[in-house]
Amino acid sequence: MSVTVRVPAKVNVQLAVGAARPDGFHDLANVFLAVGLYDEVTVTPADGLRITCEGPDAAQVPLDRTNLAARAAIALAERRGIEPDVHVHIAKDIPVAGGMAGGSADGAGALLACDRLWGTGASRAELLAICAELGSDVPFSLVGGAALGVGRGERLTALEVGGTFHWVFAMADRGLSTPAVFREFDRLAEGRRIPEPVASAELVAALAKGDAEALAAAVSNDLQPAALSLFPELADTLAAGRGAGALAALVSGSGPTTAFLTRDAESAEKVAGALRASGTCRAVRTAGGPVAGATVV
Ligand SMILES: C[C@@](CO)(OP(=O)(O)O)[C@H](O)COP(=O)(O)OP(=O)(O)OC[C@H]1O[C@@H](n2ccc(N)nc2=O)[C@H](O)[C@@H]1O
Ligand SMILES: Nc1ncnc2c1ncn2[C@@H]1O[C@H](COP(=O)(O)OP(=O)(O)O)[C@@H](O)[C@H]1O
Repeated sequence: MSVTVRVPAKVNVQLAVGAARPDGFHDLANVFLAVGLYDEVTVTPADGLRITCEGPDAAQVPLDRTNLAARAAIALAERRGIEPDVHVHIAKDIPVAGGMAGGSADGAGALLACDRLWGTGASRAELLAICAELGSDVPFSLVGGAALGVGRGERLTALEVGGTFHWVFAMADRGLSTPAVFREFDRLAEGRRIPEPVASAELVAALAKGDAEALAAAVSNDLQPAALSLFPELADTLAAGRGAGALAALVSGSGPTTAFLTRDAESAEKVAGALRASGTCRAVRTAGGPVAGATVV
């Protein structure tokens, strides 16, 4: 018997970053949108805990107990006083270290899958609490849709979305470390007063209306200067997408994946073709959002 859970990637349509806190984290106003690029996590009873991974980026995924999927299985088993005797297989389509929360997706997916496999019957609230222990982005991977995350990004409020937004994602030929990008944010911010992060009312209204042009005018990412500072070539990818008619071009989260909002599916294909031809990225994908969070298939 096995259980498979499908979990989407995310793009941050707004990422407002506050000053570093005493615990090293930053308070955020983090507006997440789940998009239709998925990892699939399958759990099967086994003699001990084993992690395997397949997919184009599989070689970059740790297969030990640091894998977020392994940590999720261990966290749930510890709470129930059982052994995490499970084989977790990850079919990975979300880019690794790309700013699209692929590791978080696997954590949320493994947690939900183990809950079903072991019949632990965890409540939504308990699952969300375990997710928040695993990482700031993990609760959103569980719930999907669109949401505002405050605190580290783990305290979520669902947001209404009035339609599907069409995106193009350009994957870079190397990753960026999330802590390194936050450190670069701190370095660039030295000597400046950092305002409290707040969600943009215009952006929330644009999501609710399903208005792509209004959303394009409102998207923002405070980590983008830091990501560009560490990875200057991303400016060429952003320019290529803008030149091809994207309504908005931005770095996804801490990067280095770049995200392009387009008017419709046809325009997304055109922007994707231009990005592929530009030679400024490793791979290009189109995806719509919002989509549902972690789902048993
Ligand atoms: C930047 C964002 C935007 O959604 O995502 P990615 O671009 O990495 O996907 C997130 O805030 C990443 O969340 P996640 O990847 O879960 O980070 P965590 O494991 O909680 O933290 C990793 C490290 O990032 C930094 N960090 C993370 C969240 C936060 N609010 N402030 C921080 O300073 C800290 O240095 C922390 O040690
Ligand atoms: N299941 C997992 N999939 C991908 N990366 C993982 C996983 N578990 C742990 N990691 C580690 O987390 C790092 C960040 O990966 P990822 O979540 O893909 O990126 P991001 O935080 O930029 O969205 C990787 O470099 C890897 O070392």
